[in-house]
Amino acid sequence: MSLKREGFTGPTNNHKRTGWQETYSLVWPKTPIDTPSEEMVKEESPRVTKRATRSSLNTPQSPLLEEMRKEETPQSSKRATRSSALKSCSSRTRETQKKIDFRSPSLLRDLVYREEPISFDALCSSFPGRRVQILELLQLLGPMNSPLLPLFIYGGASTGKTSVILQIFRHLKRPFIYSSCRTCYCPRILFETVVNQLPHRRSSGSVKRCEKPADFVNLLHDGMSEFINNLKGNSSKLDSEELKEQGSTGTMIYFIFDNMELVRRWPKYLEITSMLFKLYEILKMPEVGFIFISNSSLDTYHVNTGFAEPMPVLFPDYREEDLRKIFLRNQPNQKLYSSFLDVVFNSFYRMTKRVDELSVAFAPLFQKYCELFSDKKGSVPTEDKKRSLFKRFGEHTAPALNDIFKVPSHPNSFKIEAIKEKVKRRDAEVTDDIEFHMPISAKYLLISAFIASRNPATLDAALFDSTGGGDNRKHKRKMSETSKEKKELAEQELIMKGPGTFPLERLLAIFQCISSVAEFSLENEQQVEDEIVSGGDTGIMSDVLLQLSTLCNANYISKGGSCPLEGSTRYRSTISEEMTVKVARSVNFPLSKYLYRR
Ligand SMILES: Nc1ncnc2c1ncn2[C@@H]1O[C@H](COP(=O)(O)OP(=O)(O)OP(=O)(O)O)[C@@H](O)[C@H]1O
Repeated sequence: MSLKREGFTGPTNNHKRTGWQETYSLVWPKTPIDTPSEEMVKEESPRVTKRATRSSLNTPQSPLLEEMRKEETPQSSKRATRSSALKSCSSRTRETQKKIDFRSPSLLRDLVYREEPISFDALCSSFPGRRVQILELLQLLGPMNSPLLPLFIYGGASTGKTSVILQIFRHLKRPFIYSSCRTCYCPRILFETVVNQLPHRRSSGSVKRCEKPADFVNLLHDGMSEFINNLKGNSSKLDSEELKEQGSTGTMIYFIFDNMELVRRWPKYLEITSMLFKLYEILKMPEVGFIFISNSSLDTYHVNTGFAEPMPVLFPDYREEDLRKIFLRNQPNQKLYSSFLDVVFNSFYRMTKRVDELSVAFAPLFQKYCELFSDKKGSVPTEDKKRSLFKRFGEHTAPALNDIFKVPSHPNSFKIEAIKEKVKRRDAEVTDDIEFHMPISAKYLLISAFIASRNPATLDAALFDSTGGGDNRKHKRKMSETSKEKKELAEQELIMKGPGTFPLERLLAIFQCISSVAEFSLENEQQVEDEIVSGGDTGIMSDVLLQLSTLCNANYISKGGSCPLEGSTRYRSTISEEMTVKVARSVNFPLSKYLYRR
């Protein structure tokens, strides 16, 4: 299956996960850690003195939160009424609390980096060129249990922002909740990903729905205050082993929001970014720290909201010597790799300073370079030889340099608008050029899942009649009557909500409808012939469940919790409309006819 974009195979990409829930749910590390950073941060820099004191922040109730509560949707106020009813039912509350073990170590340890902690020296040597930023961040994070003013880590793409902050948390062994706006691609998914990682929610196992910023703030506030209160109440009851564990992690929880620049592509993004940047002031909980990571600087966010702006920490582009160190770092034959860099580095450095792009370009080139020396084991070229190699190697470097231009792994946000324009112009050719190496049944499953996630279930009967449906003329007439503005608002709301969930039965029903039409229309086409030749079943209904499980494993369809009423597992499409349109085009399926547009 080649639907996914080529992933980066560079130096240390193991912290990144694919899938819509990009989380770092981690297990308790076993070995103690070196803590030079704790000593280092004792001497506070002037910036760190800006850190707020616990007492100054610990006001009983934030007026902002009150304001947000007023803005709450009817849905969430219903929820609140329900929850207050629950509270009054004290025996039930006690029962729930009994089920959840609020004692800190067991809950907090799930939020600590999964792998063994690393020492300060190991941390710095893993990231050549980032020692200054590591020290600055350690200073700002401060000793254990220090309140933290929100941080805003920014810098160009692939400058190590994510990797460095995550490894710092690994080093400090502190609990954190990570979410990336790349994989959490709409507000609802972002909110739910964060809320459902809260300690008490993880332990209770229930999944919370959260669509509006106000709901998010309320759930975050309620979840964290419940957790913190229980933490304080229970710390006296901890045995010595648990106290020791609590002592090594502290009681702060940090929330990391990565790829913030992508939020600016969302509808009503100003509401979301200003809410996120204000969270610290809204919650007024010194036990909670916020860290935002972005490709673009604070100026691009219109943060002029009257609140203290987050503290910026710049990750500048790498200098030539930094990049050389980064690429030399894990090479078994340092001399040979260094001579390789002498031959190719300058040509590439002029084009890009991005570690991911360079690393993709260097890997195959170095293989070719090694082949030149395969017969002379251990030999390294002399200066004269390097010059002739530079010429000879040109035939390999030129196409690699072109590739850097062709496939940007992910565009810098500053260039997004320009790229969008380009994409619009080339749209028609590009989409037709893309090949999806995927069985037809998997393509139809992807399309069915997208339709099921996008359309209300009540519309299925109208859309899918015995001929496969797709006749939405009636619907179109209705659309023309509604005003353009109303329609836009409704569509924005739909995007804000993100894709909906559906049961397996509905997916299969849609799949059967659209594939039956396809089987008929594709009967004589090459694609079907190909499947016969390759020994595959001609009916595209074959091995559908197997395909579904493959798509779930690849995270194109996510498998959620079961519905409390139906008891069956629910699914959700995680691919974008753009991608679904491409898949649909590759099988000539008229997707737009089946999509509900208000
Ligand atoms: N100083 C460094 N040493 C080693 N590897 C590095 C360094 N800087 C970046 N990398 C590698 O480059 C890749 C991209 O890094 P990372 O995702 O942390 O960058 P980023 O700044 O968060 O990028 P983006 O803004 O695109 O999300 C990772 O594999 C990371 O290990």
